[in-house]
Amino acid sequence: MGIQIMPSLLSSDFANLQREIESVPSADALHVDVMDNHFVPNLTLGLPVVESIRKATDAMLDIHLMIDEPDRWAPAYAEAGAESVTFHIEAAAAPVRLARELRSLGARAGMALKPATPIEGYADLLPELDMILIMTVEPGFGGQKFLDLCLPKIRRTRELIDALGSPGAQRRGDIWLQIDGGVSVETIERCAEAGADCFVAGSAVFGADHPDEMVEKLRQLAQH
Ligand SMILES: O=C(CO)[C@@H](O)[C@H](O)COP(=O)(O)O
Ligand SMILES: [Fe+2]
Repeated sequence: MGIQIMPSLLSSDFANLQREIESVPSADALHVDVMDNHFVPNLTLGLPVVESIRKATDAMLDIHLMIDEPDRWAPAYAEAGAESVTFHIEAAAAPVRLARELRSLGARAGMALKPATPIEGYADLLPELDMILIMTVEPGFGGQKFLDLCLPKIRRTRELIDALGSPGAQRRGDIWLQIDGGVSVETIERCAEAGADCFVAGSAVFGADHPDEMVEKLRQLAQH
């Protein structure tokens, strides 16, 4: 899989989700931020809305769970038909068991890290996962400023993923490296240069005059 651009519906008009979804036909997936006002200080939407979004589109759904107790709640999003479900490692009690459960339900399993969470302690988990999400803002809100301090972690994670593909390694496979927070025409190139291949963009896309053109523009910048 090459470069992927995933608009975050958090910055869209929740009263017109169908229209907003249809405004970004070039998106590789729709990123849906689920927040519970415990793991992060904000409350967004949950399973019933995701079930409705599933009925409204055939696009890939990329669910970003910013919630406590993902072990308990995450599988239902896979059962609802989301192709990718990402939990935060800071909140997961048994991440390997959870990742295996998500995969057994047919979803890709993603693990997210807040800006202050290092990747090093979790390198052994990579073969169990389909995506690593490096947050480049503190999770909770759209429209925040990109944190450059996360770039070294993106580079280290790219090295760890690439090492899995080397001869004799545990796994050859397609583990996506996703960046979320403050992705824009100003920041996407340095994320791509650091090794990210999957980019969430909320305010940059839905704040643009022409959201789908912005998706294409971000993709072009990341491909260079
Ligand atoms: O998970 C989150 C925020 O916690 C994101 O997915 C935001 O929706 C990204 O918004 P922008 O930073 O791109 O405006
Ligand atoms: Fe997100």
